[in-house]
Amino acid sequence: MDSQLKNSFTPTLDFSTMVEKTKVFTLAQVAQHKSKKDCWLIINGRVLNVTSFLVEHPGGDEILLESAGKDASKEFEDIGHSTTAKNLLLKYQIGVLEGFHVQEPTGANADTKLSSKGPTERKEMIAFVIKDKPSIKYGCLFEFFVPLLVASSYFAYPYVTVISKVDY
Ligand code: HEM
Repeated sequence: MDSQLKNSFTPTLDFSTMVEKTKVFTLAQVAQHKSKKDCWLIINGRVLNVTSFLVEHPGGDEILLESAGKDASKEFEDIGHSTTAKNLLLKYQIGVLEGFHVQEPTGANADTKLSSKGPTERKEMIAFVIKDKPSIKYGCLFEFFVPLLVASSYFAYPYVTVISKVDY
C-alpha cells in the first residue's frame, strides 16, 4: 500500500507548480466544499482538494469527510502521519489559507515552508524537505561507515601493537 502511494507521487518540487498552489482562499470559501463529490480541507495552512483521495485514504473516507471544509491540522498531526502522507499533502494542495504564504523554494533541497505573518507574530509552520537525491543517500552511508571504521581502528589498535611486539 505504501509503495503504491509512493508511486502515485513523484517527490519533485517544480516552482511553476508551487506558484499555482499559492492561490489564497478564505475559511468561508473552503467551508463550501464539504461533500463527498467536492471535499476540501486545510492542513497547516495548505488548502487541499482531497476529493479524488477520499477512496484512496488508508484511514477511510469517513474520517476525511468529518473534517471536510474545515481546518484538520490537529487531527492530521494527532494521527502521527508518515512522511509519505506529509508529502502527499503537496499533491493535493490547491492553495493556501488567507494569512499564510508559501516561501519560495531555494537551492536543491527546496522546501515548502508555510508561515503566517501577523502584525505581531511570525509563526513557522511544518516544513517538508524532500530528499530524493542519490548524493544524500550515499552521504548517509558515509555518515555510518566512517565512524564505524574509526571506532574499530581505536579498539583494534592495542591488540595489533601487542601482537607485533610478541617476540617469536
Ligand atoms: C490530505 C490529507 C491526508 C493525507 C494525504 C493522508 C494520508 C494518509 C496515509 C498515507 C495514511 C497511511 C499511514 C501513513 O502513511 O501515515 C493515512 C492513515 C490514516 N489517516 Fe490520513 N491522510 C490525510 C488526512 C487525514 C485526516 C485529516 C485524518 C483525520 C481526521 C486522517 C486520519 C487517518 C487515519 C485514522 C489513518 C489510519 C491510521 C492507522 O491505521 O494507523 N488522515 N493517512
